[in-house]
Amino acid sequence: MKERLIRQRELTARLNTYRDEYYNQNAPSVSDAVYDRLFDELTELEEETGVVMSNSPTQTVGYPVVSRLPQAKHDIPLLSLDKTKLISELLAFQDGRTVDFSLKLDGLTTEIIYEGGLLQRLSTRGDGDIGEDITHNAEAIEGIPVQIPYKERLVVAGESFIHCNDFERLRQKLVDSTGKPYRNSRNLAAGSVRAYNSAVCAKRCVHFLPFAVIEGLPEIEAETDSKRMKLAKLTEFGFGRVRSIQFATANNDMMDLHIKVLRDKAAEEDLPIDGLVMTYDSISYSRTCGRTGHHFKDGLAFKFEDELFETRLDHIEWTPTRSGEISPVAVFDTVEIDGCEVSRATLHNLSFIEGLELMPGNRILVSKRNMIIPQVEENLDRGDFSMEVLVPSLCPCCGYQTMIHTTQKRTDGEQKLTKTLFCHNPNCASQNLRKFVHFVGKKAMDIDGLSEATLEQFIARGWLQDFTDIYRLDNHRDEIIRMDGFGERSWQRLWDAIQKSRNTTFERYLIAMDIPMIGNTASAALGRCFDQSLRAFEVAVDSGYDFTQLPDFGETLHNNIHEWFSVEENRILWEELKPMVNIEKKETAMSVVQDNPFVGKTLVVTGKVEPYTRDGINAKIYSLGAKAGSSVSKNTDYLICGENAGSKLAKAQALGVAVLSPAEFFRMIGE
Ligand SMILES: NC(=O)c1ccc[n+]([C@@H]2O[C@H](COP(=O)([O-])OP(=O)(O)OC[C@H]3O[C@@H](n4cnc5c(N)ncnc54)[C@H](O)[C@@H]3O)[C@@H](O)[C@H]2O)c1
Ligand SMILES: [Zn+2]
Repeated sequence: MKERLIRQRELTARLNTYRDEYYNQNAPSVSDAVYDRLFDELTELEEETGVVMSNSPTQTVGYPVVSRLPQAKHDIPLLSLDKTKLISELLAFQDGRTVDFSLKLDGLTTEIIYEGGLLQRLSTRGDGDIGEDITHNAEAIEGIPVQIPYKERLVVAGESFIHCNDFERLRQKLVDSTGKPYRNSRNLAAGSVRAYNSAVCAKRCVHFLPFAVIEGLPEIEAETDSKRMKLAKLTEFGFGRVRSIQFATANNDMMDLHIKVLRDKAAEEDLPIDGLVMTYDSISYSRTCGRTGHHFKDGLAFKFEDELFETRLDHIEWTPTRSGEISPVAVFDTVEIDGCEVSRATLHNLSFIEGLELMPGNRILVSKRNMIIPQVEENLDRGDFSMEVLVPSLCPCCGYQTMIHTTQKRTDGEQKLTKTLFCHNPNCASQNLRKFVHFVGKKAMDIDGLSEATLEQFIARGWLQDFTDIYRLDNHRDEIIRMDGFGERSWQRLWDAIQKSRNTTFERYLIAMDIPMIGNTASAALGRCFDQSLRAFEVAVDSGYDFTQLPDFGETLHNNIHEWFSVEENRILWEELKPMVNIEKKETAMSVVQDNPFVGKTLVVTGKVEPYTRDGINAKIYSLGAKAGSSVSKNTDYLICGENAGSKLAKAQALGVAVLSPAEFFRMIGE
């Protein structure tokens, strides 16, 4: 209990700081997704402990205003909206009633008061009760009539925002209060409508669209009891309209469709949105719904899952890997995601690129899945795709003819074809260099001082044909000492490191051989099975040992080992290198790796995570110093979601638990 209260206090303080940065300074230091996650955590804690602090952000909206602008008190408070990310919750909210489902514009809540047909006051929401008077900017914001044909008191609430295109253009030349480019159009809109000088505001292309009539138009209310009809009436006064769809029945599929239609509309009209809003159309029913300190209960915001960032694909980089596969990487105009500048993302393989119809120059949407790995999610300019134009016919490294391989994979009983690009030149310089980089790497022979750049130079001079040449580099000692950036001392250091690497382990030796899929885990299992003896392992291979009898060793791994040893070149390397090294025997007890992001965390696995069995992957999790849980709860830190995932995925999403694909998980532990 005490711990939870401490966390609660900490969250309250943190969220309030973020709110101040966001609402008063227009310069948030964390992303909305991060803010929302912490907000949800606090809400849950408050429910559990039954304790709510007076300054809790769940009880109030916005943040007390601190500005030189005059204050503006709202007779009827302007509140926020309850939020969900789940369609099921939208359906539960709708529950057979007529609702309006509209774009949630990402800008600043703005209230306008008219009396006698004239605009009296324009103000911001502030903390819901007291906002800032920004009447001086009324004429600098597009879409706000200053005179209307309606003579009674009218109070309209709506959003002041900046179109995406305008924002892109403006952000090139403007910086926020911390001196950095604006993160999103909301922050710029907020800064602009609160500018002291209306000439400044006028240059920012701010637009206003109404989403609610707070006071006035009682005759329409009496006649139709409809929020939508009231909003429609505003168009006769010169206001624009937020896109919305009205319906009274819905199911999952229909909701999917509505969401898609609205999102497409927003994209088409270049509107910045951060979700959609569902609200009961009936005014009388809405009144019975009540409110909290934070929101009225007649509406619900649907926030989109992942934050997506629009950018432009500049080109695709093709890099041969040590296996000969040429892996594509998207290089795009830099976007800032959660404080990181991102300009590259893997495109996996040709099928992935084909699926997105990616061509250089296309506008793309990029996300950081689970805040970790950048991912190209969508192409906004499909239609001009051409595999022939896009894919290099010659290896960018060696000029050898490339080849496209098609492999079949079964998922959910469906055959999936995956196309990958290959360079089959065994002497491809890039592949060769990468093999050396792998060989000297930390997990393999661990030779300090042989950086990629150094290796490249040694290879270019012909000193390194195969790995064993590393242990003969002293033949070139004099030349190396004379090289730029080298000298007696650095040569000695390098040579010492090379000598040191001769004392190695069974696992390192095996990893250095680069047998496909043999990394930390598999080599450790083999080490245990063959008592750290290279000789014993080799004898087993020669006698056709069935490796599938080892825990977590499948058909593929078994074949990889036998295939590797059947290649003469590999066999020669294995034999030549063996006498050059000394294999240390080591304890066979499972060692816990301390240096990974999962230490102390709880991980749950669902679906199939190749090549592991469930027990195997759980053992792996324990070996990381983490805990393997069996079901998803709010104590779960990560869900590793393999193929054929079940209900755990939905549960994790509902609880906001970070979800990792097996590939992401392995990458994070460096496999
Ligand atoms: N990054 C940060 O540090 C930070 C800090 C504070 C808040 N935030 C963000 O702001 C959110 C909270 O802000 P909020 O309280 O303004 O809530 P909100 O922006 O999530 O939703 C409520 C607002 O949506 C707007 N809206 C737009 N279109 C609408 C429509 N069609 N109908 C009704 N309302 C519509 C209204 O102005 C309303 O006030 C958080 O969820 C978070 O995403 C971020
Ligand atoms: Zn090549």
